[in-house]
Amino acid sequence: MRIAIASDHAAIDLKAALADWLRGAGHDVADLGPDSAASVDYPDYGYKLAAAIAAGSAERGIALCGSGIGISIAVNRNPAARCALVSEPLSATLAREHNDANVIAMGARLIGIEMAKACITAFLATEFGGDRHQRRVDKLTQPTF
Ligand SMILES: O=C(CO)[C@H](O)[C@H](O)[C@H](O)COP(=O)(O)O
Repeated sequence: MRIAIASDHAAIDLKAALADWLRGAGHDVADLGPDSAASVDYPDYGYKLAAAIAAGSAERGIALCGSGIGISIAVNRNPAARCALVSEPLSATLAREHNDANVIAMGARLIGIEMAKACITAFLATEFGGDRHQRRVDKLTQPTF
C-alpha cells in the first residue's frame, strides 16, 4: 500500500522506526519529514500529509506528534482527510469500519512502538463498513453547518 508518514520533532524517532517497519512489510512509504530533531510546527507537516492524501499519492497516512492531537487537527483541516487520533487498536479498527479514516494520528510521547504498530496493523487491515456509515461519512464530506 502507498503510505505517507509525517511528524513533528517530538516524533521523529517513532516515525523512522515505523517507516522502516512498514517498508520491511512491503509497503511503499513516503516519509514527508521532518528529517532532524530541530523544533518544527506540526501544522506544516500535517498539511503536507493531508495534501498527499488529497492528491492521491498516498492511500493512507500516519501522522505523529507529541500527543497526536495537534497534527490530527491539522490533517483534518483538509476536507480530503479523515484523521482519527488513536492510542489502541480497537479505535483504529473502528476508525476504518465506521469512519473510513484515511489517516491515523498517534502521540509519540504517549504510546510505545509496539502499541503504535498494533494500531497501524488494525488500520491497514480493516475495510470500511459502508451502508449506514457511508451516509454519515457523506455528511462529513458535505457539512451542512
Ligand atoms: O501538538 C502537539 C500537542 O497537541 C504535539 O504534542 C507537539 O508535538 C507539541 O506541542 C510539541 O511541543 P514542544 O514543547 O515544542 O516539543
